[in-house]
Amino acid sequence: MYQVFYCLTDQHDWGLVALGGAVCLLASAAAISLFHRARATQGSARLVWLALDAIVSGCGIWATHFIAMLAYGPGAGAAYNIPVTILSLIFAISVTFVGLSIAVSSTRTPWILLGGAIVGGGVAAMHYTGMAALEMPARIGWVSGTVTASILFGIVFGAAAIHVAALRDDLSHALSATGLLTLAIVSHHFTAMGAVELTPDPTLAISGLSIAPATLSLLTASAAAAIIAIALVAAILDRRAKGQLGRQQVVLDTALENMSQGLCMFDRDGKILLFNERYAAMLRRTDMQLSGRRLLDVLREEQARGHWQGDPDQFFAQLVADARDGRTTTTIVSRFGRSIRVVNQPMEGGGWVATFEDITEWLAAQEKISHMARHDALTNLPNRVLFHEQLEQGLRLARPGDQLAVLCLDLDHFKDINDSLGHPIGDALLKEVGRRLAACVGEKDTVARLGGDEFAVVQLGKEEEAAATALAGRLVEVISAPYQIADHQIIIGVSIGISLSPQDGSNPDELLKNADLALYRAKADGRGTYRFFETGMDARAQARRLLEMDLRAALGRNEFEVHYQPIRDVASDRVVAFEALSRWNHPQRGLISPVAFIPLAEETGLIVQLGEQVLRNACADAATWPEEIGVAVNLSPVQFKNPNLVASVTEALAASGLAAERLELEITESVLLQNSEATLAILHELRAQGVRISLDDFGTGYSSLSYLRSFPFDKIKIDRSFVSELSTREDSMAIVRAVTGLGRSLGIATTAEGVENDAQLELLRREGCTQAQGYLFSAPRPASEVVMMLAKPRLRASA
Ligand SMILES: Nc1nc2c(ncn2[C@@H]2O[C@H](COP(=O)(O)O[C@H]3[C@@H](O)[C@H](n4cnc5c(=O)[nH]c(N)nc54)O[C@@H]3COP(=O)(O)O)[C@@H](O)[C@H]2O)c(=O)[nH]1
Repeated sequence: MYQVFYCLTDQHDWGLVALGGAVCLLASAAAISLFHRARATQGSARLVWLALDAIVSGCGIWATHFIAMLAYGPGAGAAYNIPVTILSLIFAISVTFVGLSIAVSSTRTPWILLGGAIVGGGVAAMHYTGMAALEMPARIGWVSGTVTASILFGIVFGAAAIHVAALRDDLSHALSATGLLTLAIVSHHFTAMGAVELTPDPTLAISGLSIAPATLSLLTASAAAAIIAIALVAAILDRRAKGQLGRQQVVLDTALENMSQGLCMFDRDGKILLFNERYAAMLRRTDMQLSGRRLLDVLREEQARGHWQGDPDQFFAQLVADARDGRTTTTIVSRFGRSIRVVNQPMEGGGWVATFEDITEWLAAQEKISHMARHDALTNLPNRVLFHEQLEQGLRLARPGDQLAVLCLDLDHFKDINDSLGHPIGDALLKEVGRRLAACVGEKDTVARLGGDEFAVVQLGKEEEAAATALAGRLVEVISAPYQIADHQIIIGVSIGISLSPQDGSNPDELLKNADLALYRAKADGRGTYRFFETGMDARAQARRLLEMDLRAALGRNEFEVHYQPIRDVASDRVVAFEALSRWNHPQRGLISPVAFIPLAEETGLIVQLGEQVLRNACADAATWPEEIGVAVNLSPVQFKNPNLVASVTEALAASGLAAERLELEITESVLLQNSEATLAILHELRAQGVRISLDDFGTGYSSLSYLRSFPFDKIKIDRSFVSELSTREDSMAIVRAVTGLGRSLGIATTAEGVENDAQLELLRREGCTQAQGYLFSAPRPASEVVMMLAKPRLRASA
């Protein structure tokens, strides 16, 4: 150690030592920076950086050595043998190249240390070759222990320098590695110089191929400094560029890893260039080597694991061919229970980018939306849109000889259920109806809810008329069976209209329209039944539509007038009341019977307005009659659904000044059939005002005696169908006798309608009927003739 210290302090020029140290430090910094560049690159770029690094390191070591030798000052007459000097440079560069190559190529510490040690060995190789180039009149001897120490210093610090550099590419590691490499070179050089023992020998001559130390040192120092500076600038510029690239890479990586889609990039041979984690996770390839691997090999491995079905070679060949031909493909594949949309987009210059999107939830949502657009939310049956489509499809696929039936169904008086029991019960009923319908039809048939209480069925077959008849009969029966919903037992009927293809139409609209016309007929024929479409229904429907328009207009134009028919007391043979019967005084068609417009007015709800008009006029007219004469006004069941009924009666009485006791309201049994509790409440309210209530058309409907118990009617009116057959049918006579007997025992008046002759009147008198009404006395006449009807007992002679 003393030897080395003595050598350094006493045998060296400190200025030149500092210059050598500076060159050494610069060279080391450049070497470490280039080492990092080499590690950051691959292939030929790495080789270029390695070569540059070896040149810079070798030149640095070489220049340091010769500058330090100038500082050592071997004395006058000394020179360097040029070939050996060049050889020392070659050694420095080549050995360093070997060491750096080993250290750059591996990530394992032992290899990196070995590489660094070789670099340190390169320092020693250069030094001792350089010393061998020294020619002077003295013999050089070596202290072997110090020589060994010098070599060890070079190796150990060299290994440490490269190890630290390999740990991380940042400033602190670069500075530490630079310091260690400088230490490796400097410590080796000065230790080795401490091992030198010079013995003067004037016989030793300088060869011709030599160069003076000062010249060599200056030359090497300036050449080395230039090379090192250029390399350092190159390394810094490259680092900067790489840094920018690195930052871009970070941005790209962040974007890739935060994509909701999986992404994988392939080269023209189908080798994976890049992929994100979402890709690996989506295809469950996280535990596989993917980078740089051919997709074909990945698929084969997956197939071997049982994760992939199909022919990998064929699949892969198709992908490569699509990319080569510039075809973008989009497919939806099913992987591990998920639906994945794969888009393969060819890249310029070959290869392709594949994106993978998990669309399982999206598909489910789409399916739900499309289901909702084509199905009824309440019953989950196809809606009008889907029904139309299926009908269209059925017609398209029908073969010669096939028939198709369209059944349009409408629940009878469903609105009453909704109004009286509330919408939740109505909804539950519709659901149950839908369920019963679906259970009735065949597999190929379609049941749909078209809206509200309208349903429809498409039936396919050969003998459709017979099959549709059977199905319609079954549906009427099944739908009419009682329903138990919440605490309510509900009975509801259904009307059905049927059209057949091809005879009733060849397209969905025509068939639906004709089935609808047939449905209208089924309703007009009393509901709870089915009807097939017949030619002419259309014309009737058209006529009905015109009548409806006319009816509305007539109400506005006050075209309705009231006629009165006398009701006579049988015992006294005196008129006791008049029944108010409306007539439509049509400007073109003349007087129209109520039979022609009352049912339509009821269906359209116009009866409410019409009934109020009749009531007002009847009360006003009756108020002008003698006080003992009453007036009877018919009330339709529809009017009982109007919450203003009681108020309109009160108003009519108040406006006319007619005593309530003179007003008689005639209702039929059908009024009591609908929501009887509410109806009874209205009747009681009216009764409380003093108005009398009579039960009209008794015997024609359900004729349940319980109706007579449910409300204390003032009068029972025997329907004219019994009166007209009194003399010809025993049973009619029996019914009249029963009703009059019933009235007597209940203390209620009985009025026989439609009395047309004296024989009928005589029989009724004998049976104890209290009142009679009919053409025998007078047909209904305008109000202006009431006075005349009161004066004359009969307007017509008995037949
Ligand atoms: N809700 C309302 N209904 C009304 C109103 N005006 C009439 N009507 C109902 O229309 C039906 C037909 O009435 P109309 O054509 O007036 O027939 C009545 C009489 O003309 C007829 N009648 C009377 N006597 C005889 C007879 O001897 N022979 C015979 N063939 N027909 C006769 O009977 C009808 C009266 O019936 P009713 O009401 O049952 O007492 C009819 O149902 C009317 O109720 C109205 O304003 N509102």
